[in-house]
Amino acid sequence: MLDDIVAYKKHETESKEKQLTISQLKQQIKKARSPRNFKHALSGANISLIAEVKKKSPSKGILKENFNHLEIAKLYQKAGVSAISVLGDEHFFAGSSEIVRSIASNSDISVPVMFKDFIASEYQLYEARASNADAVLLIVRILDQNTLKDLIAKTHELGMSALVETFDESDVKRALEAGAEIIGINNRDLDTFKTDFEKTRRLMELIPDNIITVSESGIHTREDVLFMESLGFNAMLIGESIICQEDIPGKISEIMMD
Ligand SMILES: O=P(O)(O)OC[C@@H](O)[C@@H](O)c1c[nH]c2ccccc12
Repeated sequence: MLDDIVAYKKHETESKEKQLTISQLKQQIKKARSPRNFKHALSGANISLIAEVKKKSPSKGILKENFNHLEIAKLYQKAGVSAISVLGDEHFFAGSSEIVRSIASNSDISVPVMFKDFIASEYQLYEARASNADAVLLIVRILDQNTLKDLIAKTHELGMSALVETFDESDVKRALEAGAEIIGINNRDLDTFKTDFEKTRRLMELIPDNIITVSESGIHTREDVLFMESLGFNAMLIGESIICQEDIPGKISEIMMD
């Protein structure tokens, strides 16, 4: 699955670059709003929620009909989430950089916005910042070590934060070695789509206290949230279990119970 996505993305980025060059993106970035502090937004005393605007997933297909990305983001903001993750990927998740831009530029949204895509080149970082994004997701498994290091450094240079996503021990070691300041542990294996919280517990032990940690995927209930809190996570990234509800603010207050 991941391999297919990465191959597709490489192609897609090459053709995007023909239509809109990096120097044109740099011009757009000059006019972008200044970045909000994503890392700081996740550093509160209680576990934080990054809520994801996700219309479609490769395993489940369309998650909700009549999906209005911006309206959902506004509901998240009102419900008091710490940050919003928006899918920049069109082909697999029915997102886009225009959708990221519409949310990250809207005057009702004041929390940091993360551009969520399968990032493999600098071009996509410029694309994210030109869309007014404040953070990006970098998936260790799809990057070689030098590229990972370069992309983390470039993300910081552009004033954004990088959520560096890991699946196993070797990913966590590589993320630390590459200078990650925020590490995500994906509870779901992107090849098998299985969720494994025990693996998450093991990986969490490898991460030093000065790193901000995010538990990603497959979190559904108040009990799941309490479990992640007991492991010491700073934040959680949740999409499906919130999106699929009729009453989105109700579901958020049920699981966060602040
Ligand atoms: O919708 P969920 O199960 O709450 O998961 C959200 C998020 O963690 C998930 O969309 C995700 C995290 N990392 C990814 C990488 C690729 C695709 C998807 C993801």
